[in-house]
Amino acid sequence: MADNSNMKQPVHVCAAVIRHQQKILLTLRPEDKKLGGFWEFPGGKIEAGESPQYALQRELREELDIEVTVGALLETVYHSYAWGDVKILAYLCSWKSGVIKHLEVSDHSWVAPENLLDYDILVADQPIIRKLQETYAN
Ligand SMILES: Nc1nc2c([nH]c(=O)n2[C@@H]2O[C@H](COP(=O)(O)OP(=O)(O)OP(=O)(O)O)[C@@H](O)[C@H]2O)c(=O)[nH]1
Repeated sequence: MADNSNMKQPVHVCAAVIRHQQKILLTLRPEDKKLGGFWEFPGGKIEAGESPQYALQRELREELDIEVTVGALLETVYHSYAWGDVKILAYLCSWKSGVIKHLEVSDHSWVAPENLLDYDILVADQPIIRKLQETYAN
């Protein structure tokens, strides 16, 4: 039998692409977190037994105190960081209710698709940004 003992599952991550008035929400990772100081799409690790949609709604409540409706899957990204692999599921979401609070983020910004590359966004998110620019840029 093949020895798969050195093959580790990627960390499963959900990310929300929230569009509001033609802009997309980015959040800033706190300095004390892994890859702190980079911008990202809000979200986080999917916990055992959670659907990606449920995990996204939980993460957005925990990080920003907002409620979202989770729509279609926009992009799936596999990326290897020095510390391990991630599989990111990025969903289109709409903002349902709540006012953004910085509960677990350092900052947030609403960004037009054509300006996304002005931000230091986590490298794994490049395919998501390309997809957004193809789909929505003027
Ligand atoms: N939320 C989010 N995570 C991303 C994105 N791109 C990306 O590479 N990641 C990576 O996916 C992982 C998500 O973990 P996280 O640290 O945000 O999740 P979490 O809030 O559940 O973490 P914790 O509770 O363990 O601190 C991080 O390693 C992060 O670097 C993105 O756009 N959004």
